[in-house]
Amino acid sequence: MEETIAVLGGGAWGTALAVSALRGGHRVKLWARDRALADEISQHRTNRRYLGEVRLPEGIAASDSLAETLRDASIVLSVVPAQATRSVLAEAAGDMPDGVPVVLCAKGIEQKTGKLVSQLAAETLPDTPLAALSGPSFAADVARGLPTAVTVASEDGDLAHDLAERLSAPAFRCYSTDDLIGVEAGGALKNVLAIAVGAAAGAELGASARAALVTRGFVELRRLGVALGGHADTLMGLSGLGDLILTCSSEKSRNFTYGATLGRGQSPEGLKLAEGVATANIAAELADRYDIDTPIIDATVSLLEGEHSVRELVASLMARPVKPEDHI
Ligand SMILES: NC(=O)C1=CN([C@@H]2O[C@H](COP(=O)(O)OP(=O)(O)OC[C@H]3O[C@@H](n4cnc5c(N)ncnc54)[C@H](OP(=O)(O)O)[C@@H]3O)[C@@H](O)[C@H]2O)C=CC1
Ligand SMILES: O=C(CO)COP(=O)(O)O
Repeated sequence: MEETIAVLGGGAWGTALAVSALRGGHRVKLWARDRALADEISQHRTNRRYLGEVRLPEGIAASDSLAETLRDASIVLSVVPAQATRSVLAEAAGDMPDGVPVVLCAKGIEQKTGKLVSQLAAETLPDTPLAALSGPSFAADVARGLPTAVTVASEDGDLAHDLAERLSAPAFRCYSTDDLIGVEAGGALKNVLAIAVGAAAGAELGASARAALVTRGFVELRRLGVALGGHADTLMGLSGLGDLILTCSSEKSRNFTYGATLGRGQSPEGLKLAEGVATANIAAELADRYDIDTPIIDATVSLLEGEHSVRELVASLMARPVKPEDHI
């Protein structure tokens, strides 16, 4: 059934999701705060700043007006960075159509509150049905129509399933779950670990070290994800293990690239958005609050704060007391 999907955010992921929704047979409107970018997407069918030379299909109605974008929408996708989501949803609240679900697509934890994106959205839009979309999915792959699978989560499992059906497209397969927290925790925490693994790659510590960091990092992701209220099984899925594998193994990941840059001893200035940078510190704080051991996340914070080099941090991880191999 054709419907109108409103995408808030004209970056790489917002544009890619808009393209996927078009391919799914829907009308698509997109909001970008920068009018020049909205015009480029609508009129020139490119988004050079965020998606390079990818040619966009005809039909994305982009605008810098939230009211215009939200009018007649039957699904809203929120696709601005996690730290900007509260202010964008607050600005959009007055124009949000009644009862229309908002699908949160950012991967992060709000720095100043420690809230997952759905938790801050529930404060801003208390009467709106909320869901999250997450999983291993590079915007450039989705925009090019390469096959991708993600998970749509909502505490209302029927809504999650319904949205998964409506957002699926020929090359974009959506699964569904009612474990909203698990899906969001997986998406947010894998970014921090991708920085750690990228740093090891940049410092040329070898493939064995990378595999160890991914595996032991995944234990931390599951520990913290469960403490936040997610299910351990969810974190074995697309928005957990799946996304960790993707972002820890590819230079296409901005978080991996950010870590690799630090690992080479270079300045990250001017790099693209890496959500793990904003999430690392608050993730470590939450682990502390729940009394959870997260040495790799803590080391990533220390690296980001410039306290120690990758080699020093890895040496101190290696020097920890020998213990049984726990899996969560
Ligand atoms: N790129 C990817 O492959 C994927 C990204 N994601 C997640 O999606 C989210 C968005 O990422 P992505 O689109 O890639 O990021 P980009 O950096 O490509 O784009 C961010 C977009 O958000 C806008 N924006 C930033 N801050 C604000 C603000 N305060 N108010 C309004 N608009 C703002 C930017 O506008 P402006 O240009 O005006 O600054 C830009 O349009 C992130 O949480 C990311 O982790 C999830 C899956 C895949
Ligand atoms: O979330 C992503 C892939 O699933 C995108 O990863 P980066 O933000 O690290 O590029």
